[in-house]
Amino acid sequence: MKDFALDPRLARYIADHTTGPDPLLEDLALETSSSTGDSARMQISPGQGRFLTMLTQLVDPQVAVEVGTFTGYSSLSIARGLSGGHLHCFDVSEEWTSIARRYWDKAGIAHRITLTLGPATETLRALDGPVDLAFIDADKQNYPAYYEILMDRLRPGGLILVDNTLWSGRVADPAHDDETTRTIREFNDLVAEDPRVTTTILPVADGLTLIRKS
Ligand SMILES: C[S@@+](CC[C@H](N)C(=O)[O-])C[C@H]1O[C@@H](n2cnc3c(N)ncnc32)[C@H](O)[C@@H]1O
Repeated sequence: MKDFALDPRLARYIADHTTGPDPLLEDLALETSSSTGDSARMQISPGQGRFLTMLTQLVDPQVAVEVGTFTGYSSLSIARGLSGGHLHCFDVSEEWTSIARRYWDKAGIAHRITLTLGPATETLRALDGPVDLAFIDADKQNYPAYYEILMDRLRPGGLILVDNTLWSGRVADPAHDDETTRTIREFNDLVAEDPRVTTTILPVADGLTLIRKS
């Protein structure tokens, strides 16, 4: 997903001054593009990957969670920032996550990751807390459910990150009133009004919300 909020020249400049992806992540992006077609657009950007790795290093989680693994770019980025913790990944697709599993093996970090397949509104409930860091990047209509399940398990001071919360800018454009845009607006309102958290939306890629539980 490209940075919709930036003019292309500035986006290029930022990319040129951001530590780039390593060869394994580059290979994963290429394989995702060749084997998943249009769905490859769902993959996070290299800049977001770098951000996730650095943030994971800063938080130093014992328990990290990802909802929406696809072919593994974000999980690899998070897992690479772990010093000793574990990443629990949730997705519905055996086919797409089989690619992720191969790359976790190649990176030598498969032992740090547990993947659970099935609708995450059900599978997430079996997760034990406390969770230190979570990344939500799956079906938008279930964002509120994922948020509430994770909030119940998040430790005070823990972080939830949520992708695609600006929806290419449509959330702030009254000309758009489709179901997904409304769902994301409602989710953004829910978080902004939640007294349990402090939050900010970064205009990175398609919008990345950072939520800290007080
Ligand atoms: C936007 S992609 C995730 C991209 C990924 N974070 C990356 O960086 O490559 C969304 C993923 O959510 C998964 N998904 C969709 N509905 C789901 C559900 N109900 N429960 C769990 N995962 C779901 C899809 O299979 C897909 O892999």
